[in-house]
Amino acid sequence: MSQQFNNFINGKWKASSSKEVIESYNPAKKSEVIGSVQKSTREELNEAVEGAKAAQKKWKKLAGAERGNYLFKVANIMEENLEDIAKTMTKEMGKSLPEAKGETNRGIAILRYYAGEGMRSDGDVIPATDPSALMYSKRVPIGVVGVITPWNFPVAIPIWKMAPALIYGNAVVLKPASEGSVTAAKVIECFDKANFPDGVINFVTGSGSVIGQGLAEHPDVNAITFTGSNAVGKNIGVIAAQKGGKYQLEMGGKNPIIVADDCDVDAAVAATLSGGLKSTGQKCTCSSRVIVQAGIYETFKEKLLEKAKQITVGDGMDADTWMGPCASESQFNTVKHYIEKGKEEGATLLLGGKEPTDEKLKDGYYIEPTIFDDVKTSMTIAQEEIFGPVLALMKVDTVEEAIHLANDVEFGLSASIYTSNIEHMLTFIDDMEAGLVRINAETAGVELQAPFGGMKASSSYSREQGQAAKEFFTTMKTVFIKG
Ligand SMILES: NC(=O)c1ccc[n+]([C@@H]2O[C@H](COP(=O)([O-])OP(=O)(O)OC[C@H]3O[C@@H](n4cnc5c(N)ncnc54)[C@H](O)[C@@H]3O)[C@@H](O)[C@H]2O)c1
Ligand SMILES: O=CCCC(=O)C(=O)O
Repeated sequence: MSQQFNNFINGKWKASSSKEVIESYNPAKKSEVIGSVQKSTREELNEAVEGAKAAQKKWKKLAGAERGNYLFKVANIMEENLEDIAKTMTKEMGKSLPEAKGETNRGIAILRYYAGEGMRSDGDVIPATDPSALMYSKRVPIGVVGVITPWNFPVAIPIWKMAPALIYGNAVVLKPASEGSVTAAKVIECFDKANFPDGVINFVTGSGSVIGQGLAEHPDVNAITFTGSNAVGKNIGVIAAQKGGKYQLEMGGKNPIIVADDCDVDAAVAATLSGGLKSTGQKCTCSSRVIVQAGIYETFKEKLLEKAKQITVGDGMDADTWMGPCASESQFNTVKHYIEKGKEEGATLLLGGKEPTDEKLKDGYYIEPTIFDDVKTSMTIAQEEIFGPVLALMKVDTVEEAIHLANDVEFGLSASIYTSNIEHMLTFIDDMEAGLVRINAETAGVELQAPFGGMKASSSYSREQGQAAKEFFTTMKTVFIKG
């Protein structure tokens, strides 16, 4: 039976005054309702921000280790509920169950990583010009942090924002994407069970234009951390800049994988399929442009096609499914639109490009793994983020040309190269305009203890995760004491 979730405001689960809910459907079985969340109004948003503002004043006074203990507690509770959270994620947004379990485990590891931060240094002693004075820097929280998240990682992304925000002494108001809200509600239930002080964590669901925008505009929200599309992110940046708040935007990608003549072809094929098509191509770090050197092109293409044909498409809950459906009808229509664009603009469709014919899959938003050949950099499918199971093959003569082509997009999130040549590796590391560069590894695969973020239009040049999170979720005081 589908569950209905309320907002979590000031330590209480409360329905919206709108009396309306948003239903979440299973993309593998269109008519199955997974659950519903509140279609909130600004009234609830204001209540959540007000509660967060009051609670933060006490929360920041706790010792870091005490705040850390709350995060350790949530991690343990999430571990007990891992199976249920992961199954909800698979049913709500379609990723396969092993991937959903992996993501939930990642969320737990992130909580533990930041829990430990409560015991670590929060400043430096700096020699003063006056030898009898003590001078030091001290990191302090920003206040109330608005967290706006997408649907593609409904557990890991809210946690990789909330955990550092909380450990450094901020209070949080989370607004998740509607297509991942039921899963996110189950994460918030774990926070609730860990008995955080009322108001420190708040969860308000609803439309982006009402709750998301309202959070960005709110005068008592001191910082906004956003992950999502470029169109929405840019608007949040403008609002935050006008208001004077701190902001962090992590947005789209158009990530290249370069396959050099001198690489291990089988490894490059495996990485292209895993990096490009896992999660149905719906990771910001997914490979979408496959730039292959001429000497290996035909061999690589043949092997790629052979392996891609073996991919099993199906419901993420089935044990033999490798690739699930697109997460929603709108995502499904977007992917189909780009496939038509590719054909219209003259790319050669090598594989897929349509819905599977299998009767069992008729009731879901499935698209076959799709591979285009003869793709030119000017084509729409080589420039715009598709966020679906579509690979664009591009042929080049040299690695230098490959890197030039790889940089010829507005995005710069992640990039990878397959090569055995150290010079190629070093040139790629130096010249590739991307925040995450990976050698002989697929483009996807973010590690929670390392900084993550993009260059160019992929980011506001801020970095998330690892120690980098401290930069965003704190500000600095310089203290000078003269006896
Ligand atoms: N760089 C990264 O770390 C990263 C990670 C995951 C996803 N993404 C990107 O996210 C996108 C897919 O996610 P999506 O479809 O949920 O993105 P989206 O921009 O449509 O939505 C993201 C969030 O913003 C909210 N929102 C919508 N309109 C708003 C408005 N006017 N004001 C404030 N908030 C608003 C949504 O409700 C949602 O919570 C892709 O572009 C993907 O590359 C980036
Ligand atoms: O969707 C963006 C996050 C990607 C990620 O977490 C990964 O590649 O592991």
